[in-house]
Amino acid sequence: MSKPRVAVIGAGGRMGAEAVRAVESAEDLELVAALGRGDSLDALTGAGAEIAVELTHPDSVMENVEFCVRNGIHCVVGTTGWTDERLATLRELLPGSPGTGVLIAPNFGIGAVLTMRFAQQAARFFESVEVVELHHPNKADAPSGTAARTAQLIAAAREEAGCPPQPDATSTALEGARGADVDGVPVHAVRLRGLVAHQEVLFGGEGEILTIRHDSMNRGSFMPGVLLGVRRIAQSPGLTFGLEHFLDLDG
Ligand SMILES: NC(=O)C1=CN([C@@H]2O[C@H](COP(=O)(O)OP(=O)(O)OC[C@H]3O[C@@H](n4cnc5c(N)ncnc54)[C@H](OP(=O)(O)O)[C@@H]3O)[C@@H](O)[C@H]2O)C=CC1
Ligand SMILES: O=C(O)C1=N[C@H](C(=O)O)C[C@H](O)C1
Repeated sequence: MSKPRVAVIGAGGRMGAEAVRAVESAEDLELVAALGRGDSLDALTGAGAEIAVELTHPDSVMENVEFCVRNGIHCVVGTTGWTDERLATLRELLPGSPGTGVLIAPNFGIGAVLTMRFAQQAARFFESVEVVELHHPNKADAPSGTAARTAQLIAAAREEAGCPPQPDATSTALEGARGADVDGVPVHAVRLRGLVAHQEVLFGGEGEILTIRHDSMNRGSFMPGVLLGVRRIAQSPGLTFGLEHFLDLDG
């Protein structure tokens, strides 16, 4: 049986280079193209790619994913920058290419996916919650896609449970001191040499604190998730947002 033909877009980057190695090492997959900055997307169709792994930059991702969808190439996307408007554009595009699947994974790390799930579960039990994400200083965006998604999931869980807004009596502050407001959840971004990708979710109640922390120590930590996405995407037409949909978290 022929192996799925996989391409990596952003192959010259930190994640892209790791993904190239991971796909090359996977016996059940074939790497047919590795595109860097300046390479034409036509190389994907030229190489007969069936699945593209997209790991570039928030400014590039939309064009790349649109090209793939229009050409019936399944997409496994790790790049951040997915606003509601961009997701709406993609949702409009996908029916024109029935059978094509797009996975957008804010984080491919299994532990990071579990962090989001545990934070969702804890959200309604605590009065206060803040998210702190910590990354290497070469990261293009802030807050991280993972932190934004975590905060959105927490906020939705709190709203569903009827939780009131969390207490915060701050009446004066330097701009930025209370972080970014994501659906009512403060999100703080640290950029520090030596870090890779880390996140803490802090929950506070009367007399107790619950901290959920995840650390990606290297980019290899994301590769089992990338390969899972690659292996599953052809059987998942349409848009899948979050790797949790390919994991049996309730099993
Ligand atoms: N979902 C997840 O689990 C993870 C997601 N990420 C996300 O993945 C993205 C990439 O991260 P990272 O690898 O650290 O970033 P890097 O800057 O190391 O790599 C991005 C690469 O993409 C290249 N690039 C940019 N635009 C294009 C394009 N149109 N075509 C081909 N190549 C292009 C860049 O080239 P140049 O250098 O010339 O700009 C660079 O080589 C980020 O959005 C990051 O947040 C990162 C880690 C995990
Ligand atoms: O840029 C990174 O490094 C990472 N980006 C993703 C994000 O923004 O959430 C995933 C992970 O945090 C690493």
